[in-house]
Formats: sequence, structure tokens, C-alpha cells
Amino acid sequence: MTDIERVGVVGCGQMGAGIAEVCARAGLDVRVAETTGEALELGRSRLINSLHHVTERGKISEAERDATLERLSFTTDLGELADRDLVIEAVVENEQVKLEIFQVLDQVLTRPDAILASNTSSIPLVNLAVATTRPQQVLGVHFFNPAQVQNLVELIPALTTSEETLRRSEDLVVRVLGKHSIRAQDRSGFVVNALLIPYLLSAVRMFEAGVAAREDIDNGMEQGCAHPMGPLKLADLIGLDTVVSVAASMYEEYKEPLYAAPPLLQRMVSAGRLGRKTGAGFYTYG
Ligand SMILES: C[C@H](O)CC(=O)SCCNC(=O)CCNC(=O)[C@H](O)C(C)(C)COP(=O)(O)OP(=O)(O)OC[C@H]1O[C@@H](n2cnc3c(N)ncnc32)[C@H](O)[C@@H]1OP(=O)(O)O
Repeated sequence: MTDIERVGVVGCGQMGAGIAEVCARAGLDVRVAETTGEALELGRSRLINSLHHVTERGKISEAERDATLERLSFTTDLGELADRDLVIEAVVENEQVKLEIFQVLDQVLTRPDAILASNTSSIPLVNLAVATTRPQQVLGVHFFNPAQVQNLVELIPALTTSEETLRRSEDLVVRVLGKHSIRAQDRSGFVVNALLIPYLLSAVRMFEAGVAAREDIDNGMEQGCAHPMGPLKLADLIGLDTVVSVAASMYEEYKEPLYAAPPLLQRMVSAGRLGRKTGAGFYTYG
């Protein structure tokens, strides 16, 4: 039996909302924290809309939806996460911001063996761990977008993480959330992004060089390799700013040219064309 029943999620953007939904649907008591009332309202509607959507699609009953909503609470005060057994941080990929959150959570969590997890794709977990007084209880729990649909969670122990923390987290992810888990070392990109990001960057370089139209690049991989979506569509789904920031951290770590974001991608981010979330990236969205 898991000893994790009360979960906190910090950040209610596309990943945080998805993670909170997965946890609440699995029967956990979930409290979501955001920085401002406005961000919280946006996140809350994102989550509620998604629950209504899965109910309409017949994946859960109306009673299950209502019970899931009952298990969700929202706050703008990290102090209200004090009684949580596990907190998953899913805020912007900015090390300073994450460090501050980890330091606050470390102070407010009352349970001595509470686990502090990050959904980071790129920040070294050990940096977050040593910023707390419980480095043995900090690890990476990395979901994939959309978290409600993708089956995988990467578990990333820092050098300081205890086997007990890893075991408890794995039990939660696999047995309670029903996800598949893989373990990876605390190296930039872990397993999936280390393989995926160079592929996405190659597709952008191919498009930039005029080798093929964006639709042909995407259709090539969808029809030729049975990928659910081609690389340019997928970059738009992930968010071009996230692709650039994960690539930058991998480049920083390995200095391999294949991890360097091509100029077109950098320019699109500067222009605010971040993909689906801003309505325009390689494609435009209604
Ligand atoms: C960068 C990070 O660190 C790591 C990452 O996240 S890497 C990115 C990993 N993600 C991927 O590779 C995504 C690849 N694409 C896919 O799996 C699929 O194209 C997709 C699930 C996004 C959409 O699937 P597709 O069949 O094209 O569309 P659609 O029919 O709308 O959706 C399929 C199902 O997923 C559900 N779904 C899609 N997007 C959803 C979302 N945002 N939230 C909840 N459910 C969603 C739909 O409701 C639908 O369910 P149903 O058919 O059972 O009702």
C-alpha cells in the first residue's frame, strides 16, 4: 500500500494541470498551487474543461467526474501544501524559480519524509536537492505531454536521492497512477528528450534548409514511421520555448552541435510564436 495520499502540484500550466488531473482521477487528494489568482483561475478552468471533455467522451462517468472535482483544491499560498505527502513542481523551466519553490516547500512541509519531486525536463535534480534540508527525498518525476494521455513517466534520482524515495515514487506512479515508469540518471535530457530533441531540431533544420514543406516533413514521419504526429507538429505541441530551453541545457551539458537550437527556432521564440499555446508556431491554431 502506498503511503502517499495527499499530493500537491505547483504550477497549473499545460503540464501541471495534466498531472493534477491524473492524480485526482487516480483517487488522490490533490491541492494545486499557482502564483497569482489569474493563473490559478486559468489553470482551474483548463483542468475542469479537460474533465468535462473526458466525461463527454465517455471515459469517466459523471459521478466519477464529480468525485474527482471533490478531490481537487486550489490555492495561491504554498503554505497550504504543508500537509502534503508528495509535492510535484511543474512550473516554468527556470532554475532560480524552481530553487525558490523547493526552498519554501522544504520549510512548509510538515511530514518529515514528504517527497519533493520536479517535473523538470532539463534542470539538474541534484541542484534542487541540495537546496533543501532533505536531499534524499528529492527526485525528478517527468511526465509527457499530454500527461493525461501519455503512458510514460521518467523517474530521475539525484546523486543524493534515497532508494526508499525512489521506491515510494515508483509505487505511486506505477500502481496508483497506472503509468509505465523508466529510471534514468540525472543527466540533461534523461532518456526520452536525449533522443527526441536532436530529432526535432533536425526537422527544423530540414525545414529551414528548404528540403521539404512542413506538411511533407510531418507526413513523412507520420505515414512512413507511424508516429502519431510529425516533428514540427510535435514541437508546436511541446512549445517551441520548451524545446529551445531543453536543447540549451543539453548543449550546455554536452557541447554537441546536434543539441544546438537552429536560428529559425530561436527567432520564432523571440517572436512569441511558441506553438499551440500561443496560437502559432510552425502551424496556426484556431
Ligand atoms: C518536452 C517534454 O519534457 C517531454 C514531452 O512531453 S515530449 C512530447 C511527448 N508527446 C508526444 O510525443 C505526443 C505525440 N502525439 C500523440 O500522442 C497524439 O497525437 C495526441 C495524443 C497528442 C493526440 O492524438 P490524436 O489521435 O491525434 O488526437 P485526438 O483524437 O484528439 O486525441 C486522442 C486521444 O487523446 C485525448 N487527448 C488529446 N489531447 C489531450 C489533452 N491535451 N488532454 C487530454 N486528453 C487529450 C483525446 O481526448 C483523445 O482521446 P479519445 O480518443 O479516447 O477520446
